[in-house]
Amino acid sequence: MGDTIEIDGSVLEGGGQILRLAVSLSSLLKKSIKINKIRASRSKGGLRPQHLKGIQMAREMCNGNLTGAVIESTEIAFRPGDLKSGQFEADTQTAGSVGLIMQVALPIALYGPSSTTLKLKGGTNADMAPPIDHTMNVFLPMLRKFGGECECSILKRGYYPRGGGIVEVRISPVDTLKPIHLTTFGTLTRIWGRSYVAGSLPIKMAHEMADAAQRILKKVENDNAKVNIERVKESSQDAVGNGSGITLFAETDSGCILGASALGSKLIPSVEVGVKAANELVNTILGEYCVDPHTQDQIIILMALANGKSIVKCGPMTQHTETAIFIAEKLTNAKFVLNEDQKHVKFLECDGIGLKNTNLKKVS
Ligand SMILES: Nc1ncnc2c1ncn2[C@@H]1O[C@H](COP(=O)(O)OP(=O)(O)OP(=O)(O)O)[C@@H](O)[C@H]1O
Repeated sequence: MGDTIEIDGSVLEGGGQILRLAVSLSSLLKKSIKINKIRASRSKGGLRPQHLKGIQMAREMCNGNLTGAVIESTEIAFRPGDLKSGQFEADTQTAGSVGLIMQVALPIALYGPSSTTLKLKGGTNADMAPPIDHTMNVFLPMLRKFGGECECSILKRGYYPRGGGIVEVRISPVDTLKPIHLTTFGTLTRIWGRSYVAGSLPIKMAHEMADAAQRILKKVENDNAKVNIERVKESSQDAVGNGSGITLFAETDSGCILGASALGSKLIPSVEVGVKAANELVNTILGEYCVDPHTQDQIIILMALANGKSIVKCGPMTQHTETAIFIAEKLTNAKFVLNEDQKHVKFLECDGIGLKNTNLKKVS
């Protein structure tokens, strides 16, 4: 299995993403790792429930050995074994994001011997994490472009501070991932979204967020892509606790899928929540970027593993993306290059390692 690779959890973004990426890649490449200074750049450093549950799930999925995994721990060692498929469950027992648990577990499931089901409990729409809607409407369609198949259902939504959301994720194994070429923005074919309130919050807030977003998105709509934002008051069967927010999406005829979102809070007027999300989406659209700033870092692992050269037209690199590239290059032989043409348009390129799923069960 070779020597243990030491990873400094405080580099660049210095957050939970380093841990998730390193543990996924360690499981897939069968390389033992040690991570120290975990989440050193965060005010409450060390492992939080969502990080802990994520790496524990990864350990189970690869019959691995994990030491140092307790809440607030700043150092763990992870020794992977053989990947297995099946059913796995994780419950953060907080509003810790289910989307972030998916970030660590999903790549591992792609390289299992057969299909895997994950049952994840926690926050479905949490701060500083992918809302489940973004994962389903943007990340999973992107994964499909790489040849990965994954279905996700929301059984219940859960918000800060209670959590209690439940999602079920079914992942099919791949043989290898394909590289992607997403270099042309094209023309918008659809702009849609969901503005929601849950618990005791009034539907009026959903209308305020949606109306504010709609006014801004008018700038970019066309005859084929009119803004269509659903306004929802979630019932107590559908959601645990109070929550509000808006998720927005856009699609183009060249296959770009973009998202943006904002969460409501007592401190922010609903109109501002709608404006924030809409401005974020408009920035990506006017920049004609083929991925939004959050998807940018989330596809790095897929580009690194894919079989060949991926090219993606991007906006400014986020620090999360730089961090993801740093970890991917440290643990794999993939090489990332950011090229700029004469008009300063950026293209992120990666020669992926073409990881083959040697565990795949032949279906006769
Ligand atoms: N609004 C959003 N939409 C989609 N993805 C998001 C959104 N906000 C954050 N993300 C994604 O969530 C991940 C957050 O990574 P980060 O390292 O900040 O994680 P974390 O585990 O929450 O750790 P920490 O608490 O240490 O910040 C990144 O992949 C980022 O792109």
